[in-house]
Amino acid sequence: MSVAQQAKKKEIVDDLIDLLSAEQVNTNEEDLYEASVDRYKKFAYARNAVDVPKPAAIVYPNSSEEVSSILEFCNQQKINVIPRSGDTSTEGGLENWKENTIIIDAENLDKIVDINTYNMEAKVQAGVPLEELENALREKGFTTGHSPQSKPVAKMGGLVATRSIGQLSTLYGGIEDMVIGLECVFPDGHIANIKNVPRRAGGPDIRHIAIGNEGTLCYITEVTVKIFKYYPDNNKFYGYLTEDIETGIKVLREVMVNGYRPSVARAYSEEDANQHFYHFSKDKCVLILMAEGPENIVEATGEAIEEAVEKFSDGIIEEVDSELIENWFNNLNWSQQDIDDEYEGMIENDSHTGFTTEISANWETIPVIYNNVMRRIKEEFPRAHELTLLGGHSSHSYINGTNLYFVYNYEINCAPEDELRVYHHPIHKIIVEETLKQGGSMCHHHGIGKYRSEWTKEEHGSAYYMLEKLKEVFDPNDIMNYGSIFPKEDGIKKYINKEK
Ligand SMILES: Cc1cc2nc3c(=O)[nH]c(=O)nc-3n(C[C@H](O)[C@H](O)[C@H](O)COP(=O)(O)OP(=O)(O)OC[C@H]3O[C@@H](n4cnc5c(N)ncnc54)[C@H](O)[C@@H]3O)c2cc1C
Repeated sequence: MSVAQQAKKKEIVDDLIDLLSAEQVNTNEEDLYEASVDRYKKFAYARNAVDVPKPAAIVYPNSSEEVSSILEFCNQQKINVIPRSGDTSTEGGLENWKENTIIIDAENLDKIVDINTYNMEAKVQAGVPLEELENALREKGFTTGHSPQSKPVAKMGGLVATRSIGQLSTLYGGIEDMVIGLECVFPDGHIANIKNVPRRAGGPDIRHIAIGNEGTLCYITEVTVKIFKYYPDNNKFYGYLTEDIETGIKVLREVMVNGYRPSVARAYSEEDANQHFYHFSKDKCVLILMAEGPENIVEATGEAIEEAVEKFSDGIIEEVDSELIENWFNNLNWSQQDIDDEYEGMIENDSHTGFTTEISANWETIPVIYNNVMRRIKEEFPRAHELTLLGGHSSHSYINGTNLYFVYNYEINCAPEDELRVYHHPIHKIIVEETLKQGGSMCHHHGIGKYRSEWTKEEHGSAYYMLEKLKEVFDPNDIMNYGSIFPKEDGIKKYINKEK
């Protein structure tokens, strides 16, 4: 950092302390290092080889009004801002590409404001961990229905900002189906409150300007979500070994198009199944379903699952004990300890890691994308021989299609700072390219972040016009999360392609 930049940094930090308080402005070097990247660069981070600038400070506003003052200040000074909630981001959404960036952390926006079990809604501030809300609801016999694997750590603001999805999505939907209303703050300091109503036809649905904005348009301070009755005693689990992943996907489609909504609906390739279900998968593919809700609905859903399995019985090898599926489901989530342990492993052990890329497409296209991606990675990725796992699963189904969650693990034989360029990004690129070529969406639920921004224009085609105009109107000084969603050539060249 140049002398001028250092002086600027000191000035910014002093101004922020004046605006908030000393306790609300964190300049601890270790925390700033941690805040400079997210899990896309987890290996370089673990090996102390991060190549992006550290932010100038992390600030912790206590109210929407304080968020408004910080944004107004940064907008006037043209300071880059990265909103942060649970810090579980995977696509570079929290990675910093600018000197003197400010991280606005939702830690102190931590109140469950209201749980209304008559109107079936819960209002929370952005920094409330989903698990905290879920536990409070379960005590009363209710649930959010939202269950991403990161539930113990991810927080409500980030979950909404990334359009997250949970493992029970086939029944409850993604976060966009749950958010009734919200409050968000724009770079000019304007606080916008979208009221909570069951439905509206008052023009375009402006909730969606905030939902999925990934901190590039506004800061989400508060959200109200639907809640549902919780019937854990009725849950029923179903598991099968299948000849191939296509059979599993055909069963998922059959159940969906017949009008049933299991909460969990997953079909795994044999490689991916081996990773999760090594104790029973016998090198075969695995199909998993769960029926939940009121007893008669569970009964009917269970029958529909069994009928669909029967219809494709040629590809079904055997049924799996439902207790094994239930046990797997109950131990699926990642706690902060699991995340920390993974980092420790990367610091101490030999160089091996794994990543994922998730996409979506219609029923006809999904098997084509799966097979083309598998073939292309094996044929085109120069380090294919260093892969220790390549496979995937479908885990979120809809009436007209499903997602694919590709998983790839590999041995790393290069400098830690080059891991992204040599291994992760080339594989990610093949998956994204192949999906876009086939007309699917390159991004099912992790957000675009910085590492899919190269393809944002291709993803949206002629509709990119609409996205670009939102950015121009709401963030004219381009202070919100530089490089996320909206492609920035300088950052792509410098931090992805490593051009000097
Ligand atoms: C182990 C693990 C499992 C995961 N499983 C799932 C899963 O099952 N389903 C799924 O969808 N995702 C999953 N993810 C990804 C991640 O948890 C989600 O993207 C989650 O929604 C991020 O929430 P967060 O609170 O951690 O946000 P953060 O990581 O803090 O931020 C994510 C993005 O949102 C922006 N942002 C954060 N807070 C705000 C705010 N208040 N206002 C505006 N913008 C904001 C940030 O700038 C960033 O771009 C997983 C991640 C991990 C590490």
